[in-house]
Amino acid sequence: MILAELIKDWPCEVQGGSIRVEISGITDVAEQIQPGNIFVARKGKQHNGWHFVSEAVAKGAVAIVYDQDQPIEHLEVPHVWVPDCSTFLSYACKAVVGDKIELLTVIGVTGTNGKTTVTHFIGQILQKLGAKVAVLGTLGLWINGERQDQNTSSMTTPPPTYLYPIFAQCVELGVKYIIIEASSLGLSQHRLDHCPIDYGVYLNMSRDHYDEHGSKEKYELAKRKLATLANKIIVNADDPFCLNMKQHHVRSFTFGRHRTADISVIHKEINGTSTVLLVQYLENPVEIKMPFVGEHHQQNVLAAVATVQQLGYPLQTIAPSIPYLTLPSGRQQEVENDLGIRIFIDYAHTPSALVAVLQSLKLISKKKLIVVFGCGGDRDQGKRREMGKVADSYAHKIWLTSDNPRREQADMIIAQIAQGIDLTPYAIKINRKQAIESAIAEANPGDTVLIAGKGHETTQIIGNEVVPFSDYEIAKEYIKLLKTRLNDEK
Ligand SMILES: CC(=O)N[C@H]1[C@@H](OP(=O)(O)OP(=O)(O)OC[C@H]2O[C@@H](n3ccc(=O)[nH]c3=O)[C@H](O)[C@@H]2O)O[C@H](CO)[C@@H](O)[C@@H]1O[C@H](C)C(=O)N[C@@H](C)C(=O)N[C@H](CCC(=O)O)C(=O)O
Ligand SMILES: Nc1ncnc2c1ncn2[C@@H]1O[C@H](COP(=O)(O)OP(=O)(O)OP(=O)(O)O)[C@@H](O)[C@H]1O
Ligand SMILES: N[C@H](CCC[C@H](N)C(=O)O)C(=O)O
Repeated sequence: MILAELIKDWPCEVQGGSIRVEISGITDVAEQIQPGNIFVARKGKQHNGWHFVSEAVAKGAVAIVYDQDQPIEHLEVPHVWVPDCSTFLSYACKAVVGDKIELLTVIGVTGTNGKTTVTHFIGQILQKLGAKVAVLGTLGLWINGERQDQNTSSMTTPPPTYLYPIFAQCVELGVKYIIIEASSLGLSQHRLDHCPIDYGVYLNMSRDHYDEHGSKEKYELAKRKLATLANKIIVNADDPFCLNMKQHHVRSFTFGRHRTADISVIHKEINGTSTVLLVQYLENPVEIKMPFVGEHHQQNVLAAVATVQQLGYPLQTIAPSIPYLTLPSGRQQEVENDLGIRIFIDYAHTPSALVAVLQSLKLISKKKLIVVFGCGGDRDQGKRREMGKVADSYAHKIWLTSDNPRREQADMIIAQIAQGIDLTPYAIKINRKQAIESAIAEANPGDTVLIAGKGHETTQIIGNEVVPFSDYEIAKEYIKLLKTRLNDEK
């Protein structure tokens, strides 16, 4: 493709060089420039891309795109002014890969909690139904249940520079469905602006990322954007914000606990560790057996069932795959042991997620419920006290510790969480490994220990340092140690 072709349908002003130059790709990250690429000099919160123009040109950039007032006399390559770099980036990344991506059916899932789980549930069901399917989000790119290591970004919703090459790769591999997580920041930062989303799924809405967006209203506005991008929306009728999204789209479908939803639960029974739901669409009730107990699991399963039903599969066909659903890594993941203590790792890092997982564990917990958690630094501060309150309401003992403090002081974050704790005894151990070990050491047979906030993560971010860290491995190693000690004492 030549530059002229790329920019002919986009508002812009070009100066210098030739617009007939052949282009090989596009990026806004100077160090990723390959010869023949366009560099989009985007101004962000931390850096101004314009400062990396010389680096980009030295690496072989054949054109620069910008949206700021900048001195441009010394640029030897064409420089293209556009009204907004981020939207151009999204438009251009899609244009570079071409129309072939229209072959994919794209499903975008948004919500404060449960995006990863629901995208993977949809993927697992479709795979069981024989379809070739990709899932993209916090846990990276998965094709037919296999993790792909190449071309992935560390973000939940990848920037367009990653997204469209992944779409192209999926088309080449014969993938039919791609299910992607649409994070609020991904939506507000235009990462999905030109994405051909067939179905947008609205799961739930509660507090998160208010500081990063600037306000609750801006967070909600970002989430609303998915409806403007999707051909049809599938909404959780039990959540007022999601239900309200129906007013913003001419094509919608609902799922929920009550008969007013298009797909609804008309009967429910809990059998030990599984739940049997009688689910109805039109006049035909179908029994589905999910291998979990807890309201949030039910919400996630229903969302996945409703989505696959909307793709054209009847409920009767979907039902046999539900008992085989598995939670993604780090979501209520049990650390097996023979100490008589049930230990779970979970990714709850918002107040409503903590409520969900603690309620779910209460249903299976025999004696005391002990929770270990902290909150991430450089993230919404208001959720910290709220999470303290939640732990106070559900747990018998709380261990406050570090999550990913990033550039904040861990003890200050912990103090903010502690403001929400009133009656429940709590202890502070800033070192997360020590906190996990202390909680397990203190637990008695019959107790349940929840280690929340970091789930599948394999690193801890302290200041600018990223160190290896896994809640699961730490718990597993400590259990081994306790076992050896017990054997030695015998
Ligand atoms: C707040 C936020 O989302 N920031 C993202 C954003 O940063 P930014 O716009 O401020 O960019 P910047 O760092 O100032 O850089 C400006 C420009 O200069 C360029 N640059 C910068 C430095 C350099 O050496 N060379 C260079 O070319 C950058 O590539 C960029 O084009 O754009 C950057 C480039 O794409 C992202 O790396 C960065 O994500 C940061 C690291 C991040 O942590 N984001 C998280 C909060 C996030 O988006 N999370 C959501 C999930 C949330 C959820 O699940 O609830 C996600 O979708 O991942
Ligand atoms: N439907 C739900 N309602 C409330 N909480 C939920 C729901 N589903 C999952 N959770 C909680 O949220 C945690 C994170 O789940 P998941 O990773 O699926 O969400 P997410 O929206 O992808 O999160 P993030 O985007 O922040 O990575 C789970 O470990 C669980 O504690
Ligand atoms: N997608 C979320 C993940 C938070 C996970 C938690 N461990 C933290 O670091 O705050 C975010 O980037 O805000």
